[in-house]
Amino acid sequence: MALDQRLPREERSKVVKMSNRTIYEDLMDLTIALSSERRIETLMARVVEAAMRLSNAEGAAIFTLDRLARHLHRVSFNYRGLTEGSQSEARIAIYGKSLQLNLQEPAAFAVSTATAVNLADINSAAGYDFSNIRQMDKAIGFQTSSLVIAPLIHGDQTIGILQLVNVRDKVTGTVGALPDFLLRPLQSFAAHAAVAIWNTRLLEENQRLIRQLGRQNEELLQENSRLLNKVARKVVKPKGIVGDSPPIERAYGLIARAACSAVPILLRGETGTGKEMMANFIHSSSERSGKPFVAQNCAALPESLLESELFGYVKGAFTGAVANKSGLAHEAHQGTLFLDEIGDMPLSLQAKVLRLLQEGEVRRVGSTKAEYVDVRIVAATNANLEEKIERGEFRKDLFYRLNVFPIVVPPLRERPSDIPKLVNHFLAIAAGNIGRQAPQLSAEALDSLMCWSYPGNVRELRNILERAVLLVDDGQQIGRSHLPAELTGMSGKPAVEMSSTIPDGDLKSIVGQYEALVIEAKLREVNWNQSRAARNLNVSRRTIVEKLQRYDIRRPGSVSRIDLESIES
Ligand SMILES: Nc1ncnc2c1ncn2[C@@H]1O[C@H](COP(=O)(O)OP(=O)(O)OP(=O)(O)O)[C@@H](O)[C@H]1O
Repeated sequence: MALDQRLPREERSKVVKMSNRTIYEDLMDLTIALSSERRIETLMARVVEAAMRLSNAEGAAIFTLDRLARHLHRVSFNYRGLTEGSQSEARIAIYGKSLQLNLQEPAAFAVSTATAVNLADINSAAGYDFSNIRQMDKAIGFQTSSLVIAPLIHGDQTIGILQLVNVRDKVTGTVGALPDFLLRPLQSFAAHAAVAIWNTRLLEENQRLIRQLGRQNEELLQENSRLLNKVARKVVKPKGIVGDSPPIERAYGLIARAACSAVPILLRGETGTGKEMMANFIHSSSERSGKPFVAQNCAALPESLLESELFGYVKGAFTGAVANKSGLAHEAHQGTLFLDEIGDMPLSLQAKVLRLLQEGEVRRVGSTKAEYVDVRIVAATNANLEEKIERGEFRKDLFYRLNVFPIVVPPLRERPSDIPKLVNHFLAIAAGNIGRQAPQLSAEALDSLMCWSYPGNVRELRNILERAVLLVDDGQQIGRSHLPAELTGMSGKPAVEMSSTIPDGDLKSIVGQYEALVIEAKLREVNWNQSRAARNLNVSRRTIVEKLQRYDIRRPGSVSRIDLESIES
């Protein structure tokens, strides 16, 4: 670091009697003090104060370079005890308009050249542009005459400047340049201050990053546990829902996906498949689980009653409306409104349901005022809505709005592997209701139950078992005789039937009968999709096709190979 050679050194008439030993001792004390300072603002204020003491200046300031090294920003200053002032002009551009280094600006010069500037009087110094200094002076009512700038250098990098103004001779009191014997100590002090500023900045940045990381970590942990809760909530099947066959697991999977959003859900499936149970499952898996789940069967009430039940009414709307009454849509606010048998909703009401779906709007019967609720709609139907649209019985717009996320609840005949579990479940409930132990089921009875096509699905199975529990004596096994006749004198039964006694014949034919039974059961489970059945049984599709032909296994309702042969001949 060298003195600005463009300027003549001022010869001092009187040698200041100042002991170098004392200056260095002061510097050492200061350096130790700086190394223990942890807050950047306090550290800089101490540097400014110490620099003023060392040089007997009227003011001192620190400017640091921004990250792009395009500007110096005043970060600390003390001008005759004034430590706050207008910050608007406290910025110095390092580059001029043509993007050339602004070497006329003394601070920019000191930074760009890593050279100290020591001017006895800026009013008579040539080659510099002092407009920044004058502007800053104006903002705080000061007048700079002498100016000393020491660059703050850390390693090979200039990080800012230490600026001193109006350095006064300690003896004469005159303002002038900094005497030579003080310049080196000041530069040494600036170097220590630069290291301290650099380290403290790093420390602060470090601590800020640690705090930021801590906060982000905390947020992530919270988000993680929220998601885990959500997932945990989603995958837990509510008690009472039985079944883990692939088709029903697929439906659970869709429910898990849809539950966390507020999209309307349309549950489709035959009667008795468990659509209402699934609607409950959706609600309890969603974020609305703490709020009401309100269900209404749209086929159960005549049009006018259904309207007032769903949307409420105002006093005097009809005979008997003696007071205002809110509807189920109001009751379900923030929760779920389950509209069962939506296909039977009268056309005139469908428009109101559409408005509820689209805008959350509810209009009570007899009122022109719109109210707004926040409900999630889950609808269910076993009707063919597409056909109803064709016949003009169901609004297309309502269908599209409802059908955003359709979930098909599979019929029981497509998931026979759920039957034994459902049987145990319903036997336990039915026997429990009459204070008995659940009865055992004979192999033939289970066989019959496994082979039935269940047009009434799970509800039908439940009814069959409730009846059987009433028919069987306490301690007796449920046999075929306790089941409805149509089950035991089955039509549409499989090619072979599992029996408790091993059928007659050689080993090959007996194994063949069992093989046919297994293949048929697996095909029913995957809705007669041969590729899927092959995958599940870990055999090729060719093998399945070949065995279907060999055992004459056919999908109910389709024409058998033998039938085809007889037609052809
Ligand atoms: N997976 C299941 N586990 C246990 N019970 C079930 C299951 N699925 C259905 N049920 C029972 O079967 C009966 C019919 O179910 P639910 O009323 O939910 O069917 P649904 O499809 O809504 O019928 P509908 O179309 O006639 O309204 C109920 O008693 C229900 O508890």
